[in-house]
Amino acid sequence: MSGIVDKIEEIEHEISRTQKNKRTEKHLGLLKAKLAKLRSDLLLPRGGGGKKEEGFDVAKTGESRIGLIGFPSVGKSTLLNKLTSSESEVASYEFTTLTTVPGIIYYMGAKLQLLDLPGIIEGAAKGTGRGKQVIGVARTCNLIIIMLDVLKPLKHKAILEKELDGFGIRLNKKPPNIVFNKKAKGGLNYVTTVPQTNLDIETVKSILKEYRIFNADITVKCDASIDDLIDVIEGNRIYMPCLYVLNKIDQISLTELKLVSKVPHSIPISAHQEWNLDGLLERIWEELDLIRIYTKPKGEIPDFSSPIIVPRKKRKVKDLCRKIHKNIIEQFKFAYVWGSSVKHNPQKVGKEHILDDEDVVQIVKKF
Ligand SMILES: Nc1nc2c(ncn2[C@@H]2O[C@H](COP(=O)(O)OP(=O)(O)OP(=O)(O)O)[C@@H](O)[C@H]2O)c(=O)[nH]1
Ligand SMILES: [K+]
Ligand SMILES: [Mg+2]
Repeated sequence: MSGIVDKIEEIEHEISRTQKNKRTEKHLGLLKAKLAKLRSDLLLPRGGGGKKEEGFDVAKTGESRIGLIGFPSVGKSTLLNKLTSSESEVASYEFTTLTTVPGIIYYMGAKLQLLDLPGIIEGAAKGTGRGKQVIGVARTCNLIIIMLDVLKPLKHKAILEKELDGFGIRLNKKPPNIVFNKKAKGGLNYVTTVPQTNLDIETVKSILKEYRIFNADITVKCDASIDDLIDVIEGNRIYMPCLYVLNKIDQISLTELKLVSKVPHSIPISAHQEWNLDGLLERIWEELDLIRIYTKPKGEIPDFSSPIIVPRKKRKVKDLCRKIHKNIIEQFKFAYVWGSSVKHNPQKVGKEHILDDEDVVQIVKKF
C-alpha cells in the first residue's frame, strides 16, 4: 500500500512542477490519469474486495444520511449531541471520537441519520489516522457537513476538500456534461459541441491510452477540464451537496462573523450555546431536497403524522409506490391525488404523474 502512496506523491510533485501551457497539456493529462488510477487503487483495490474496517460503518437508517467531517475538536460530537438523542463523548483534546456514532434527527416528519465521525487531518486519504475509513463512510452519505472551527485557519477548509476530492467525492458540483461509451472496435470518435479550452484530441488520446481505451464514442457538451474527462472515464465519482458549518461563533466578534459568513454554502452556529441550530436544520432540509407525501387509505383521513419522504428529483407516483413497498407497483391501477400537483381535488392520475410537496395520495389497486 505504501508503494502506491509514494507513487501518488511523486506524480503530485511532478504535476505541481509542470507549467501549464499548450505544450505540456498532453503530458499533464497523462500524469493526471495516472494519478486518478493510483488513487482509485488506494480506494478500492482492483480485482479484490477492498477490506473494510470491521464495525466502522454503521447500518443506514432513516430517509437520508448526513456525515460530519472536520478536523479534531471542531465540535462535531457536540453538535450530534444537541441535534439527536445520541451521546457521543465530548472533550477538549483531539481525537476524542474514534468510531462512527450515529444519531437521528427528527425533522419535517422525516428521520435523518446524522453520523458523528472521528476528526481527520491532512493526508487522510493516503491513510493517515482514521482518515481513509472516515472518507469511506463519507462516500455513503447524501449530504456532507464540513465543520470548521472559526478560531482556526480557513486553510483547513481547502485541506478537507482536497482529501475528499482525492477519494472521488465532488462537492457542490454537477457531473460534467460528457457522454462516454466504450466500444469493442471502430476507433475513437471525439465530438465537441462547444469550444474546448483544455481538451484537444491529442490530450484526449493520451489520457485514454493510459486507460488502454482505443475504441470509444466521446461527446463533450461543456468546456471540460482534464479532470472532468478523467472523472467520467473512472465513473465512480460521487457528486454530493456540502454545507460548511462554521462553529464556535460564540468566540468571535460580529465583524469577524460577517467576514467568515462570506464562505459559500456556509452557515454559522455555536453548537455549544445552541445558536442557530434551527437555521442549520432548515439548510440541511433544503440541501437534501426532499418532499413529503401523505398517504390516505380509502375512506379514512390522511396520515399527516408520518409522511412518506421522497427526493424531489424522484417524485413520480411510481417512486412513491416503490418507497411504500417493492411489489405495490404491480398491483397499481391508478391514484387519487389532492394538492398542488393537480388541477382538481382529487384528480385521478397514473404512475408517471409528478407529485408536489405535501400532496395527499390514495393508491387504488387492481383486484
Ligand atoms: N466555545 C465553543 N466551544 C465548543 C463549541 N462546540 C464545541 N466546543 C468545544 O470544543 C471541544 C471539542 O468538542 P468536540 O465536540 O469533542 O469536538 P469533535 O469535533 O467531536 O472532536 P474529535 O472527536 O476529537 O474530533 C470541547 O471542549 C467542546 O466543549 C462551541 O460552539 N463553542
Ligand atoms: K475533541
Ligand atoms: Mg468527536
